[in-house]
Amino acid sequence: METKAIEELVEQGLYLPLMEAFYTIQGEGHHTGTAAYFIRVGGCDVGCHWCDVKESWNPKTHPPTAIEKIVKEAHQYSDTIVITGGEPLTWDMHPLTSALKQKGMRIHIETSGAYPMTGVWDWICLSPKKIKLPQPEIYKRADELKVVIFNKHDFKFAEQQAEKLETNAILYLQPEWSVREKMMPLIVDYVMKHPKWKISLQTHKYLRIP
Ligand SMILES: C[S@@+](CC[C@H](N)C(=O)[O-])C[C@H]1O[C@@H](n2cnc3c(N)ncnc32)[C@H](O)[C@@H]1O
Ligand SMILES: Nc1nc2[nH]cc(C(=O)O)c2c(=O)[nH]1
Ligand code: SF4
Ligand SMILES: [Mg+2]
Repeated sequence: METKAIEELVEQGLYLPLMEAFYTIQGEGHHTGTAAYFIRVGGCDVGCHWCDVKESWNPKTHPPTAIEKIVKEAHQYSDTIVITGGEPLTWDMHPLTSALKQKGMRIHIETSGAYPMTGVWDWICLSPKKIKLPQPEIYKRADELKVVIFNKHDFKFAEQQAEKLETNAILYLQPEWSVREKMMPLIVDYVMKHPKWKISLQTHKYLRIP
């Protein structure tokens, strides 16, 4: 197909720049420990300096892939799907999520919420970022709020974000991986003082699985 035609299909969400897809165990947040098939869509311009998948940022480095192909593959592994990235909401998520839904799958998203919500979701994990704040509508939809704690100022940011929620989202603080040793004692102390928060760890990294 011509580049122009593919670009148009990506524009419509019928093709997506696919970085990788893999069957693993959800490592973070509320569904930690649950087997799930991850679809990692390329493209993100939020720019978190500590992002653990910077290779995902440039969509041009990931092959535009037909959603039918993504869905067919996913269906062979699991009925619980996690769509992540990159920032999945960079793209129109309606075509992919409706196709997955038609096969009866449960669909979760990992998102910064920085772009408008598209798609049908069974579980929305909102991980807001200071440098590109979530779009207001996602605070009405989030099932969990997962704030990455890189330094002590991030506790304040976490509280500000929790205040914006219009759902009973479950609240998590997750240590930024490279500073986990330093920040964990502060997070433990914070959660004991403010027990509406729970700790989320990137357990897949401890387990050395994808
Ligand atoms: C790589 S992001 C992709 C999805 C989306 N762009 C987002 O940020 O939510 C997946 C999750 O990993 C978290 N994350 C990314 N880098 C991290 C790091 N170095 N330490 C801890 N969590 C991290 C993000 O906050 C997000 O909750
Ligand atoms: N096992 C596993 N769990 C995850 N939860 C969120 C992830 C992500 O990168 O979005 C992730 C990931 O990359 N691997
Ligand atoms: S929003 Fe997500 S993918 Fe984008 S830079 Fe931040 S952590 Fe990485
Ligand atoms: Mg990850």
